[in-house]
Amino acid sequence: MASSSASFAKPAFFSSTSSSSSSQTNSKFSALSFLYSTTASSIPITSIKLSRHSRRFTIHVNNVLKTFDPSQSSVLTPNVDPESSALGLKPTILVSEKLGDSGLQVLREFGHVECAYNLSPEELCSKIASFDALIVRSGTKVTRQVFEAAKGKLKVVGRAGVGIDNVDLQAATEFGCLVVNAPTANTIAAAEHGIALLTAMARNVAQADASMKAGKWERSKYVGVSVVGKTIAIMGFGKVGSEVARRAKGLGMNVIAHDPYAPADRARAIGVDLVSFEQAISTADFISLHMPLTPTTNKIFNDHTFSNMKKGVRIINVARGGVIDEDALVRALDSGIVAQAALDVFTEEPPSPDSKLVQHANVTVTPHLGASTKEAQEGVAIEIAEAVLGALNGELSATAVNAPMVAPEVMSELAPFVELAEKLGRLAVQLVSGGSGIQSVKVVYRTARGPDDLDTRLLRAMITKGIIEPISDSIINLVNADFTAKQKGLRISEERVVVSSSPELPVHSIQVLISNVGSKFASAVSENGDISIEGKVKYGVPHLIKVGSFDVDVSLEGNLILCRQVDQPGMIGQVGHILGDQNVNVSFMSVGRTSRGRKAIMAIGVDEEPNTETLNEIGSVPAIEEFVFLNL
Ligand SMILES: NC(=O)c1ccc[n+]([C@@H]2O[C@H](COP(=O)([O-])OP(=O)(O)OC[C@H]3O[C@@H](n4cnc5c(N)ncnc54)[C@H](O)[C@@H]3O)[C@@H](O)[C@H]2O)c1
Ligand SMILES: O=C(O)[C@H](O)COP(=O)(O)O
Repeated sequence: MASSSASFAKPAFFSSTSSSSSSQTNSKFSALSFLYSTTASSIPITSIKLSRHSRRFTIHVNNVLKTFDPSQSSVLTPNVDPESSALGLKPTILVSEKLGDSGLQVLREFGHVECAYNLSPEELCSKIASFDALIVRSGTKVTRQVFEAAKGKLKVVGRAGVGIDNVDLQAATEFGCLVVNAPTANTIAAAEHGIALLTAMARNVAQADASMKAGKWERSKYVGVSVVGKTIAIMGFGKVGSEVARRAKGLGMNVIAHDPYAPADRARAIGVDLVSFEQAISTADFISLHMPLTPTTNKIFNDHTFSNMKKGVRIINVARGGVIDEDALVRALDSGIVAQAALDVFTEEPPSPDSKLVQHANVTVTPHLGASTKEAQEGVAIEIAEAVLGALNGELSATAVNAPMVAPEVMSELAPFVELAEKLGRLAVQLVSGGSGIQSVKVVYRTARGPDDLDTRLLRAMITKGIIEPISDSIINLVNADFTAKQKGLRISEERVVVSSSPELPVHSIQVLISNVGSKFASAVSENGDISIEGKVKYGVPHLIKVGSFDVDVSLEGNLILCRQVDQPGMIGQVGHILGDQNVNVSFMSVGRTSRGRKAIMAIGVDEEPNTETLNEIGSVPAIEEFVFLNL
């Protein structure tokens, strides 16, 4: 039950949390038991409405809203006593964009809420120092200036939605402000909007509507295309993509998907084939985009990729505008490669009113409405209200997106190992070949310390961060690493192997193994079929010490080229020469081999990223059998 304490001090990021293992049915049962135990004694119940939002339930009893979290086995209320409001001890919450009523109701029960929409940046800065929490959607820019103006008062920023690109996370972290989001409640709305755009585009609904309203009756002009039996490629098979896939199946479409990191079994379960990027774009009649905007996906749809598409393809984008080169899309529409496009998102929002893309006759547009259904906005509002109140009350938040504060003494000891862990994760994921889907990762810590003397949560979180961040727009930290890994179907198991080394060091070495995947670099695969790399900290710097079965010794800085070659003299010189010719500075080199004259691995650290021609030149050295370029 609700505690009577009035404190809502700085979030205690390291407080323990219980995990939700109950099934949905058990949770509903618990929710009802909770309801019974808290209300049956005195209040006659005239109406009950139970609904599930993510892992929590909301229960309207006699039209009064209560929330219940099965993992907490108690009512989800922050540590705020309503009576203390008279003393001004309730948290103050600023809501700067329209939020669903249910969420506002939850917030108002436990805090002083002020809704102030359409604030200018200056107005937001002048108000913010009076608030413990700020809740925004995508329209409010929460900049460094906002955190500075908050003068340490602001404890939590809640993003009522998925994307947190409008919040300066670095500044939030520096100012000790937690940022939480609501990643699940608008998934269905976005998927439904994708399907709405697909069918509206195929049947020219928007164009025909505009024509009729202009007094015309143009039946032959707006003959559409049917979707049944057509192939749709889902690019990004995550939460939204998989829901679009399900719905497209229901429309009788043949569904294929491309997602280098999605588990194949999740796709198979709904009858979807995971295919390569090239296969997806070259065979589809419709292409629906659901990948995050990352450095890899930025403008991934460009002149080159459009030229490889089937002529007359139709494109839907409810993800992020930046994944498309918009000028290239206009060219592809003009040339007829792309017959039509339906877009909810744009590189710049709002786009300029005279944008050629927006004005194009074959383009259907909506103003970023993917999440805008009443249901999604209510769900998002409750999800964010709970997350913000929980954070104000010091709960460990499952949807936190920025780094928590780490105790300085823990951090100073673990710092080099934290960097090693992230780099090993980052390196391991780059060795996976596309299309395989990572499901199972094992981390082996070799240490002289006893099991109670090493907390691996931070290291595990950093390995998870290294694996997931390059392939998604998720921001991973100690708080959300396990949650995000689980959500992405990634199992991370850990093993400690006690070795005789200095107990002064928390860890002797860390090995990362990825099972059941193909590798871009076959030599990274160990005898038992796993991609395997191992690293240690030497002189305070993370080093790679093993790749597959080959010993190497290179510091993990800058970029790395791994080559497998026939062990013979002159190899270092040849490759060094090619790089030198292109002004690429080699920072280190190391060769590891199985036995003399047989196979060897050469690891080359380079400060600059070599261009494709240089890499191809390295690849064409006759003794080099395979090579891979890795960003650390
Ligand atoms: N229009 C809207 O209002 C609206 C609403 C919700 C979400 N979104 C956007 O939709 C996108 C998807 O959201 P989600 O909740 O499904 O996220 P998600 O993280 O669940 O799914 C994203 C998927 O993309 C995959 N991916 C990463 N890199 C890829 C690549 N290079 N090629 C193909 N796939 C790749 C990831 O493996 C992941 O499975 C995000 O960009 C999100 O911001 C928009
Ligand atoms: O990131 C999101 O959740 C969507 O793009 C929706 O954003 P919105 O809150 O501005 O509707």
